[in-house]
Amino acid sequence: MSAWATEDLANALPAANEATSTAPTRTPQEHGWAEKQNYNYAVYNKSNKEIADQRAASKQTALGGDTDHVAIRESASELPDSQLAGDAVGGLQPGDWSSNAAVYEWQEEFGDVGPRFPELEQQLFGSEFHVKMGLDFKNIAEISVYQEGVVRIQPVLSFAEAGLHPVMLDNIKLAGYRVPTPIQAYTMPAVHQGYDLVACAQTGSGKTAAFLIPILSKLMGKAKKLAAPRPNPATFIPGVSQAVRAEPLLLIVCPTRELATQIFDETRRFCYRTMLRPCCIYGGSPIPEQLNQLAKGCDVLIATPGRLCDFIDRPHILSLNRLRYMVIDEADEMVGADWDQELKKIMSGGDQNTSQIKYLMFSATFNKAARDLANHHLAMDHCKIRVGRAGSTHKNIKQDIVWVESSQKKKALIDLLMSLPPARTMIFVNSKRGCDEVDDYLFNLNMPCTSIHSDRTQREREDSIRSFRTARCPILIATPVAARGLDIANVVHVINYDLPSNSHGGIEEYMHRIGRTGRIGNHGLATSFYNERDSDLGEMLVKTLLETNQEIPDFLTDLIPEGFVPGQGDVSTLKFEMDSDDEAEAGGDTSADAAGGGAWGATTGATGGGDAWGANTGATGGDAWGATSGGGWGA
Ligand SMILES: Nc1ncnc2c1ncn2[C@@H]1O[C@H](COP(=O)(O)OP(=O)(O)OP(=O)(O)O)[C@@H](O)[C@H]1O
Repeated sequence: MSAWATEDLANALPAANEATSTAPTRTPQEHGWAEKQNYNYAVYNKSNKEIADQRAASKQTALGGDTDHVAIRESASELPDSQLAGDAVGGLQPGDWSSNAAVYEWQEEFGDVGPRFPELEQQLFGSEFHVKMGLDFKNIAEISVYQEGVVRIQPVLSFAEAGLHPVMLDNIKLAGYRVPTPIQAYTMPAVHQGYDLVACAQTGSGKTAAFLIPILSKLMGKAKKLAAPRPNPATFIPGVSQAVRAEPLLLIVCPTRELATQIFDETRRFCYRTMLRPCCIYGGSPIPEQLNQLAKGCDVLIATPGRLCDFIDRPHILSLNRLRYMVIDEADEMVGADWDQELKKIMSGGDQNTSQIKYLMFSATFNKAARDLANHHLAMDHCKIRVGRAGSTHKNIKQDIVWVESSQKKKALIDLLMSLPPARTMIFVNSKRGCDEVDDYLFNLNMPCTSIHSDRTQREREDSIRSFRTARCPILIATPVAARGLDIANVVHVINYDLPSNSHGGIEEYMHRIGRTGRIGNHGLATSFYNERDSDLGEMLVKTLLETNQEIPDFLTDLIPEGFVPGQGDVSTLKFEMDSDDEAEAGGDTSADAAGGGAWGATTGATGGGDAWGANTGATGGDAWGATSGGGWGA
């Protein structure tokens, strides 16, 4: 695929309606799109048992090699009928379960810090598929940070001054992070000082590392004392060796399987060269595979709620009695998706005493239910940190709204894809049927597409994400199952083939979807097909566009708030309604809402506490590395 800039893409965008009128005259491959990939029956039509048997056989072969320190991976590429070279990500091949990805396996004799293993290091950090910081990191770093509640945190300006464990500093360097993002600048000291935390920041602004870095760093200094005993990974044979009960120190709960495996990947990186052993459990993949991983010991557990509760009910397999930290990621989705009972059970630590647990909640949007959950479960003095308005987006995503009648959507889609330079593109639809239909349509036109929705088998789900990540299939059609959290390099175009209606996520869902592009300082384009069926979203959509000075198409100008002049109006006067209930409840200064544009619980420093963090730091890409770590780790 050709290299191109987002500006090229934006300039190439057809004007409204024009997209429906041009028929493709060339094949996708003549236009520069990759060849389409056929469904892989060799992998998907096998039962789990068949694959497990073949893996057992291939493992016998693998055991002959040097597998001392790195977990033995069970790769479909070793299966005799697999012809799938070239689609590996982080050592995993199509057909592999993400929960079996290699982790650093600690040996007692390592002392305090484990040695480096170049092959594993390459898998964890060297992948070309990781998102790299883009040139316009400044647009993220300059967003004002607000603190609410009784505690005020002094942000750090660099990783070096955050009091991190030296191994964590090394791992941050290996990951290529030079300066903390605003949310990280606040969460690092907050965790270091032992506070519970609610954090809200834009999509793609590094929230995962904002909890992983400080928590894992703290645990690194204490792991020997706190962690449960575990077997020697080099000699462990599942089903034969003595299994241990998993007793994690950190539990991370998130709403989707894809997000869980992605957080697992990030955790594997930051646990490198330490005794902290991460594991990942999620629905849809075979329980025995995950049990085998837990049986080797688990200090950091990443989980989706259903599978987690299933395991909590088996206390000989999993116990939360050692738990020190619990993170609820995508907190507002967790409270909104019928997981009330599960969340209650999880947040109360199974049957354990929760007094030793620090709770952290993260999301890019925070609804009232999530805030209520925080107020109920978190310590009274928990920190509330918010980067910009809760639910806002940033300038690095160019948002285009195009009028397309429902009957013309398919044609508009192919015209759009054929009118722009080929680029990794996510297409969101609202239903599973719609997802299959659009996938079939594009596939039959020889587009290199894949798709994901909740009725697909877990193996299909993992492989479609993997082939999108590697750009074997640079077009991914998805239902909202993939709207949140997915962090895939070079996704430069998000298309809302259907817009989310207000009764199905509304503007918050829109914001999460478009946030799959324009991550961590990179630019991206979000094109949305709009017609009269989407009018319930129109008003909020227009305010969202105005907030980052996007162009308002003619058919939406009526919805511009009275008196507001696009490009000139004060965006802080735009009234976003979604959080207003909290202001009334807090009994506070609702003028803060006007100033903060729908801030959550707007009583405190929402105006006065605003802190333009990025303005005075190395946020513009300056190298903020320092020589010392500040020495506060492991205390
Ligand atoms: N300080 C940093 N410097 C460079 N890259 C970073 C930094 N922090 C995080 N990243 C990278 O930025 C990308 C986006 O981070 P992450 O997925 O945590 O975003 P997020 O805020 O959780 O987004 P979302 O709300 O969509 O889930 C990741 O690839 C991550 O590795």
